[in-house]
Amino acid sequence: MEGLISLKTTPRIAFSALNQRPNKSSIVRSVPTSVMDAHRRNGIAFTPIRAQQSETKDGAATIPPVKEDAETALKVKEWEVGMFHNEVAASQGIRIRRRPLTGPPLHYVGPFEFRIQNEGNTPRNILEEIIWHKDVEVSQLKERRPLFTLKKALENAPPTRDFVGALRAAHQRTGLPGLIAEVKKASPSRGILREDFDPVEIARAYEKGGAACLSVLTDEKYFKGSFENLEAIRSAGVKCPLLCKEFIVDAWQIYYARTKGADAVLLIAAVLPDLDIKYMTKICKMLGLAALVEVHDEREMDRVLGIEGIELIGINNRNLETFKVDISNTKRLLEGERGKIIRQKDIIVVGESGLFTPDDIAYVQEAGVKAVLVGESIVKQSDPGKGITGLFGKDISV
Ligand SMILES: O=P(O)(O)OC[C@@H](O)[C@@H](O)c1c[nH]c2ccccc12
Repeated sequence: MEGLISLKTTPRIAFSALNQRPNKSSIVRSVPTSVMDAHRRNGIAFTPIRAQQSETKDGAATIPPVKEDAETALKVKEWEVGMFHNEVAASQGIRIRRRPLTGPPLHYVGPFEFRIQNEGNTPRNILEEIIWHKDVEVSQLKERRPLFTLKKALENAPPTRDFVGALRAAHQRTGLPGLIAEVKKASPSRGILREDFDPVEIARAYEKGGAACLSVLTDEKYFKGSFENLEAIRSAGVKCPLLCKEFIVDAWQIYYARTKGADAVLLIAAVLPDLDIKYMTKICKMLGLAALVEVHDEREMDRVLGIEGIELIGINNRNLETFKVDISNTKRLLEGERGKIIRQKDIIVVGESGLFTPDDIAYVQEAGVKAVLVGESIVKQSDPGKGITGLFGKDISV
């Protein structure tokens, strides 16, 4: 795994902007030291290996000509912003990096080369791999559907449905956690869950079986979901509010989800720094969407409890970095002071993943959840509606 990867630092932007050649000291100063510090903290070694300078006859160093190219400058800038993002995220305990570390492509090399000793362009775990893939996917999609076209489409969009209200009502009606039933064909940890997968049929069966809300996976590569599924369910007359189950890394995706019929979106605290969560929950409010903010450990829970205006927190019992499932995670995160704050703020907590039996439901309810998010155990049943009855140990549709 360990490999030597060249990190190309590119001090040229600043110089070309000033239209002047760098001298040696300015080159050194312009290397993004904050980025290097962040990597050092992460145990990544930087070693300057070769100055790409040539010597003139009298021994003075010359710098190769700088190619002034706006596109190059933009790419490099984007990369620098990505590095800055990783640094902020790391300071909040977020281990998922938004982009690979390898930097701009080879021909953007500036006068210095740096070498980092780690697997900088290899994702450390599946969540990181998904996020890197999503980052590229979103930047391509954005080019085809720029934000202003989405905003235009939303001018005539039908109103959203009340996702949080539906969960509260279901909880009051049944005395059990409100169910968010997930339309899920596959996952990286479990493979294909259901071969004969008709999303609309499954959604209808869930609604009939008493689900309060539905969750529809839209990631294609890793979960075999799609935005077409979300749209199809929405236009088939299903009344349950719909959660767009997507890996959101860019606010553009929230607008996109809304144009495809979502009533709620997922924001993953293991991926998004506090500022992103704040900004994105504001956008959700503006668009009439609920935000389900997902946490999976104490640190993420504490970060999210520190953010104003959060109504819905999901505790994922599956660690998205290791796939390990442990439903006692829900209990642990709701104990003591944290549970107290949640009750004071009247936040609805959703127990997510790994719930299969009435005992599992009773266990997370006892821990303090008012809602659950369930996929595998019900989507696998030949009649997913009856699967709900099996999960709760009783018919919750009446
Ligand atoms: O199929 P399960 O174990 O019942 O889990 C459902 C849901 O919690 C899970 O799909 C999930 C929770 N958080 C996520 C984030 C992304 C993708 C998927 C998920």
